[in-house]
Amino acid sequence: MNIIELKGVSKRFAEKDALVDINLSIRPKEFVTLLGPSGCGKTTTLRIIGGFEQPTNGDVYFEGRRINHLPPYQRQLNTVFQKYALFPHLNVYENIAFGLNIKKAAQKDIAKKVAYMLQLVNLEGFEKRKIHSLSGGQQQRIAIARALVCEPKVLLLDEPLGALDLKLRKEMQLELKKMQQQLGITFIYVTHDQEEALTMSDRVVVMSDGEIQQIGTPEDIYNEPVNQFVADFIGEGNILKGIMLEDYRVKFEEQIFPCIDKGFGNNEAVEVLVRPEDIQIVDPERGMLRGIVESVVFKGVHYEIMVRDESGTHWMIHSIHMAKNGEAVGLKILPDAIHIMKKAV
Ligand SMILES: Nc1ncnc2c1ncn2[C@@H]1O[C@H](COP(=O)(O)OP(=O)(O)OP(=O)(O)O)[C@@H](O)[C@H]1O
Repeated sequence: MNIIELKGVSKRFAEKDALVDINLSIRPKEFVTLLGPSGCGKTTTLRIIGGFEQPTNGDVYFEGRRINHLPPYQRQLNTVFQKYALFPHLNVYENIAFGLNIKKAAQKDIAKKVAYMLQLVNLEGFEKRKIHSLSGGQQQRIAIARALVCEPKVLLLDEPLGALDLKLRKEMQLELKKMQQQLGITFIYVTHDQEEALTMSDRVVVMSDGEIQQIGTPEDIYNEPVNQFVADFIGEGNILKGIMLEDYRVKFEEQIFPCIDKGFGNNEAVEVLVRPEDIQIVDPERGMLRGIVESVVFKGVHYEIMVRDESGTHWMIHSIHMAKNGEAVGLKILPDAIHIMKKAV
């Protein structure tokens, strides 16, 4: 059974449709990320699941039971926000123990659970520390411990690493993922950072303008984006106009390419995505396309090479081999490097 389900959820704020017909099913123990640009409706979706906001239309289900009317504290979930929202006048122990004290748990059990949580977030021995004496990363760990100590079935996380620097963010991404697997809790995570979404999630929900564009595994949305928005948002890509001649054959740049896609209409106008790392630079006579190298930039793990082909199209290529400015080259694009997408209407 799904742990959370949204059915036909929409949300209107005054004149603005923040969400339009959102349908989403989340399975127990899944790590699901809502991903999209600022203002696309991620936080509103999370707040509706949390019970902080009511949908204008549609229903929210928790383990098959409709919970639209339940206030946040009666839902078996908890939330971690970007701003840690810890109590500054309480120490670390008291902050984590807060929810258990409200539930009037026995002090002995509380001590045991707080110790376990501190171990989980790698802050053993921090019990007596004052909140203001902690770094941003440490404060966020405490906020996570505090949200988890009451053992919610679902944890909602709204850009929880947004305030941290890049290195700490990367570390915390891995830690959060490990914690989620260890505890077996469903995580619903909001971010606008595509790399973060791809790294952590079992499934990613790509949103734009209040609508879901695609739901899939990180591999699905990277390799098989359903439209240009998803392709553009997830990683870099060369996107071209093409004609799907028939199953497994597509024409672009005045050439016919074998591909692995099917199910489009014969001669249907489509968009073609080729990721920069999937193009090989070869000798001009061995290439399916020919062009001239216009720029080469070293990016650390690869070179980013721009090539202008014979019809004037610019291609971005990531290669571990260097090329020279002005050099004539061929571009080799194999069938599984070509991803066909429906044309936006
Ligand atoms: N309380 C509100 N009143 C009016 N409009 C709102 C309210 N909350 C959100 N909105 C609008 O709804 C839309 C979706 O907002 P939401 O915060 O869900 O987006 P988001 O994807 O989480 O963006 P961000 O990454 O910037 O937080 C935005 O246009 C926002 O301005």
